[in-house]
Amino acid sequence: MSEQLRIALVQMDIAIGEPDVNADKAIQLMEEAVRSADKPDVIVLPEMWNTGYALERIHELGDEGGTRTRNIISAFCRKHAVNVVAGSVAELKDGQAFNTSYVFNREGQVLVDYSKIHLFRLMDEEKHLAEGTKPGRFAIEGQDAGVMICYDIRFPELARKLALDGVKLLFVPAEWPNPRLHHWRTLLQARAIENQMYIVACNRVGTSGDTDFFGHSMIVDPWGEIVVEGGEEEAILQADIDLNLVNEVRGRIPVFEDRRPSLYG
Ligand SMILES: NC(=O)CCC(=O)C(=O)O
Repeated sequence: MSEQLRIALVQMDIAIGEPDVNADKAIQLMEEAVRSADKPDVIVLPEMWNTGYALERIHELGDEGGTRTRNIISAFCRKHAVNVVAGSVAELKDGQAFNTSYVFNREGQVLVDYSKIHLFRLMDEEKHLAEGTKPGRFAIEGQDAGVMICYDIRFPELARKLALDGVKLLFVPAEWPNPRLHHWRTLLQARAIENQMYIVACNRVGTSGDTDFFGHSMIVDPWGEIVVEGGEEEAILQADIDLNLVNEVRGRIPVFEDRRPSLYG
């Protein structure tokens, strides 16, 4: 188990409705990340990186059973001995479409699959996608981790549940557009501060129709400080995190010991 992890965020543009183009690009950017002198332990991709929000055609374009994603990413992880939080993809299962995140370890095994629980009506998700039914919790390099997808971060109850279940490191793949940059930054910092855990959030960049995605992928530490933050261009962002800080912050302000759940559920 390692307390120190080097994380790379692949803040990429996504071609709407072009899974082949997007897969090639994701692999190319991940290859770039592992070639760097400071090879990361974990690589993170954004939300719906296979299709973008091509929701009208999602049943035609989605990944049946997640097979393609599993094959491509698993092979990459084995080749480079790296963990990948594979953002999320449009996944088809039992005739329904889901917004699903897969996490892979260095051996290419799937550690968790998590389908987005809260569907975002402003982008018509509820018209085309089915809701996930369970939180996403797993262990990566021996560390308790969780995954929530984009709009999920507006639900502090979900992050709190994961924290109460032991999570110290929360991954957030996203396609979060303008004009809500201040919501994005504030909510990510709030989830980190209130749960005293690391938040690792990867947002896409680029334009899709009349929607602009602003990037600003970031890692926030358990004290609420931003460790790294992207701009609005395609980029690979990298930073080291130290999980010891979670226990240190939880020791300094013992929020979890001071909770009074009998008064508020
Ligand atoms: N893809 C999403 O879930 C977008 C969420 C979002 O933009 C928000 O404001 O919430």
